[in-house]
Amino acid sequence: MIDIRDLSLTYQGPKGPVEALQHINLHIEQGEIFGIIGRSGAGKSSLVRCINLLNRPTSGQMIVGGRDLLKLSDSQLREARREIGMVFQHFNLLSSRTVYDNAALPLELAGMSKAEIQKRIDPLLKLVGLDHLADRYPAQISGGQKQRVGIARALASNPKVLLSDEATSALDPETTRSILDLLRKVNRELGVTVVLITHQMQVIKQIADRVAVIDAGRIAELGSVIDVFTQPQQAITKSLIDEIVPQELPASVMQRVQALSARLTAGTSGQLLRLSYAGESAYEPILSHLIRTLGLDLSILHGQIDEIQEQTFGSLAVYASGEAVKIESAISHLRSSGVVVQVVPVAAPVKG
Ligand SMILES: Nc1ncnc2c1ncn2[C@@H]1O[C@H](COP(=O)(O)OP(=O)(O)OP(=O)(O)O)[C@@H](O)[C@H]1O
Repeated sequence: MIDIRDLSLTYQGPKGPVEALQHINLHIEQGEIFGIIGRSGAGKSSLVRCINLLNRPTSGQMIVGGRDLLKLSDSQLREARREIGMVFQHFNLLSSRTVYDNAALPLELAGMSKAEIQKRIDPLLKLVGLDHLADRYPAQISGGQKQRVGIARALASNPKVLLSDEATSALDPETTRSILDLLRKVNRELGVTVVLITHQMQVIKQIADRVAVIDAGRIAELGSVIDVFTQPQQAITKSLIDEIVPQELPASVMQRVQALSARLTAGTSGQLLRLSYAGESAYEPILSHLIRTLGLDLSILHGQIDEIQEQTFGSLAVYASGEAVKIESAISHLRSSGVVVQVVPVAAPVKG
């Protein structure tokens, strides 16, 4: 659906050129919800605004629905943009127009008749849950409702792609959830490809199928949301998911590990393991199998079980003690069962 090829964007800033995007390559499939995450200034807005050429890349290609947007004439580009809706962080509604008239604006501008507009907007307001507020003005509705108007307006011209530029950043967590649920409904019921940018992993976790992490104008990491959560590769990704899956274990856990390793008897060793898994495999039978068959002691020290898009996702810190060779077998068994295992180095206990 969207092919971004070797795309770069340099702004001419007051203090000289700013290389906001450098050699971006991304392929976004039709019908997926694709998240782009990064810290402030990473280049998220610059990138998403290249997808409808609100920003014109300095070099590279932006292919949407098979057409290279940079090669289109002005009138062809206007037509192509009708297939790409956009929602904004601050909604961008016209205060002098009602909910209905705001949603209808793109169709009015396209010269559609009133009857045709109504045929399109009535069901759209229903879809976004605002049919009962059609005559209200923006000042008379909540932030979440304003964003619903923004979504209805973005969908008015029946686009194939919906771009969301921090659509939930100005909203509280509860409203954020309901707007993200609405975006998912739009994706599933209308088959619209959604590209969303955000600085919050929570947003990615709730609705994205795949995610690209952008850092200093480059794609730092790319993968399915489950893979990125269970096996983050880059420091920037680890720091972004830290709020959901703490990357460092708390000091109290490390103290317990010290205490457990001080109690090891001769001929046994101990390893601190961080385990993460997603999907079908569940820890309980795997861990009890290890205890039974290998005779290991496993102490669960820290952990959480959560859900990413209806898939179970868990993260555990476990201290395994027993014969070194058996611990190695346990690690192999866990890995072959689909569990991601990270061996955490532990400082030797201070003898005293
Ligand atoms: N019009 C502009 N002129 C010059 N530099 C710009 C312009 N717009 C953005 N930049 C710079 O380009 C870089 C990327 O900015 P961009 O707005 O894309 O980042 P972002 O990830 O969306 O950040 P935020 O989350 O804070 O909006 C930043 O260094 C920014 O200062």
